Amino acid sequence: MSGETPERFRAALVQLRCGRSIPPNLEMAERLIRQAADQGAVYIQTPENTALMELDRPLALAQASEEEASEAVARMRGLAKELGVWLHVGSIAIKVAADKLANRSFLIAPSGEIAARYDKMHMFDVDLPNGEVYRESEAYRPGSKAVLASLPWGKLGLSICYDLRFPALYRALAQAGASFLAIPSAFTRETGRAHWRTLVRARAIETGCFVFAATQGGFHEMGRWTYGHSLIVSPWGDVLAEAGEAPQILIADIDPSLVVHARAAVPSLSGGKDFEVEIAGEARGPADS
Ligand SMILES: O=C(O)CNC(=O)[C@H](CS)NC(=O)CCC(=O)C(=O)O
Repeated sequence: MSGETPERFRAALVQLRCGRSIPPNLEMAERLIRQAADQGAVYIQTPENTALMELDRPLALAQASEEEASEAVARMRGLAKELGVWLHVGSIAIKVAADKLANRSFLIAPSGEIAARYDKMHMFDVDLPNGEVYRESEAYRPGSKAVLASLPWGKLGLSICYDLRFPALYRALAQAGASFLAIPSAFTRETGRAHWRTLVRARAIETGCFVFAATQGGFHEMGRWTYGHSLIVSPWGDVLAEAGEAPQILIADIDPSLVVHARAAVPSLSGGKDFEVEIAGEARGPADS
């Protein structure tokens, strides 16, 4: 980064459709990561569950052992070093206790070193209108801290999927210095159709950050639909690139100066206050004014 204004750089998202077996998932990820690097991307992000998409928790626990998970991490570290890119693995399930996983994101530097780790903090425990039920907290242990990492072009706030619905996290990351927000995801098709694009654009607009959100998309072998629609959004809220539902890469050239311009135009990130909410009394009828 020369001088004051950080240089422009090319970012890429890798959209996947992962299944129940780790090796083919990593093959798909590696193929698309190489494609992105061949097209000049120097920051490449993969989605949540890059190594394994599985709802059968015992199987997930068995397969996501430190050994297999660490093989996956080692493979991604080697790839980042070989290609000389910043490789952001959206998440890999890591066994952190006999009966618990962490939904962990890895930011890997071009040296192959792990520059940052982040454990998803908000657990997706929901009952959707279409009957889908998720209880992420049954198998995953939530993280306890927000993480801000350094890229050559500015700071990157880390998050995963369901975290997206908690705006205070992103405001805190932006106020701590983030110019970029990572939201690798595996949004359900049901909620993706209803909320995904609106929420991702909102996080970009309200923080004046670029948002990089690589996703899982399509029908997965364990019988789950995810929404796809990976997104790269500018600090002004413009969608710079949007995927469909199939595995693919998205590419966008990023001008970090747009962060400063967006925040100068609308300084809402530095404004605002804490609120004390007064509960209004019950209306007592027309006599009262
Ligand atoms: O299941 C796994 O293997 C790992 N975890 C996930 O894929 C998680 C929990 S099921 N998915 C989400 O958080 C979707 C959030 C979402 O769709 C929303 O917020 O609307």
